[in-house]
Amino acid sequence: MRVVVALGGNALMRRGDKPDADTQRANVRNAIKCLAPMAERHELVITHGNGPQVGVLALESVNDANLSRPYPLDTIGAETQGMIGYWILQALQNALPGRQVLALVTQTLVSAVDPAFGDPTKFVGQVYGEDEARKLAGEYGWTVKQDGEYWRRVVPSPKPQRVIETRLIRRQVRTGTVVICAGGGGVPVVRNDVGQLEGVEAVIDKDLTAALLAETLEADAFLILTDVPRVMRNFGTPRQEEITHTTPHELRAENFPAGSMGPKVDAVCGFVEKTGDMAAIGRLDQCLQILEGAAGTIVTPNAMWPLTSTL
Ligand SMILES: Nc1ncnc2c1ncn2[C@@H]1O[C@H](COP(=O)(O)OP(=O)(O)O)[C@@H](O)[C@H]1O
Ligand SMILES: NC(=O)OP(=O)(O)O
Repeated sequence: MRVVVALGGNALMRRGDKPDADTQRANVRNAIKCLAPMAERHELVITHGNGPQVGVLALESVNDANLSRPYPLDTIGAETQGMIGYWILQALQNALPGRQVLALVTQTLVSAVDPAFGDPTKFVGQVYGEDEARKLAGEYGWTVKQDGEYWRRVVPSPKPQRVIETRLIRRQVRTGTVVICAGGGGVPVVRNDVGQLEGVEAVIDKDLTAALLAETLEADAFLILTDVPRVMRNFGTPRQEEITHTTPHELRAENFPAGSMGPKVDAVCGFVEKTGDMAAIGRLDQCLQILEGAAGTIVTPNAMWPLTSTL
């Protein structure tokens, strides 16, 4: 099988963790312990988030007195792909000696007139109290928004249209290479009026890019791996219940928060609607059971869909 997995930010940095490299590398090693058995059995493409890491690097840059202006977000996105891609690459090579693994810095095409540029929604960096967030917004020219009980910086998050390096990724996957790519949704780029690629100030949602990649690579399964065992109905209320097996039609009838489960649900529904294949959301340490339909929230085109056909 060909499987595309999107590794949640929680796999790299748990809530409350300091963003130290050592902490994140230890988390990556744990994540790879879960993913290595899947890489042994299947063609595997790994994407990952970068929201917290973009925040760390953006703060460093904005406070660097040597710079005439802080590094733009496309450049910071590329930095995070290099850094996190390297951590995953090394952990996988150590876990699977003899297996070819490749980490790529990739670009994702977006529309220059995407309305998201005028309405920032993507949370990046750490959480703050409201007063501190507003103070930093004034100081650095950030937009900040409420994220649950805290506040965070938000940046534009245009829709991914195409992973520029798709053909190269497909070629590598076919040879059995595990490919790490489209991290942080990919470096956001547009084509300028003479057809050249140019980076833009944005952070793309990695779950949406992962879904697009899964579709264009003709993956048999698309898994979003995070820290909850399943998508819940009535999340956080006494009536909360786990959704085990569902369809895009049923899932789209529910409401999910924009900053967390909403884009994941959109991504899996889009993949299943377009391809008729299986997608799922669940916990990283259950990834193999999820692929067998025995854990996670499994999304298929209809309720009669035979899960065993994916094995
Ligand atoms: N309906 C829901 N069912 C399950 N989790 C939900 C739901 N709504 C919101 N969440 C939250 O979404 C989080 C996962 O989203 P997010 O933190 O963005 O993941 P990641 O960083 O791993 O990609 C869970 O930890 C949970 O707190
Ligand atoms: N780019 C992105 O979606 O990152 P997170 O998953 O870490 O928010």
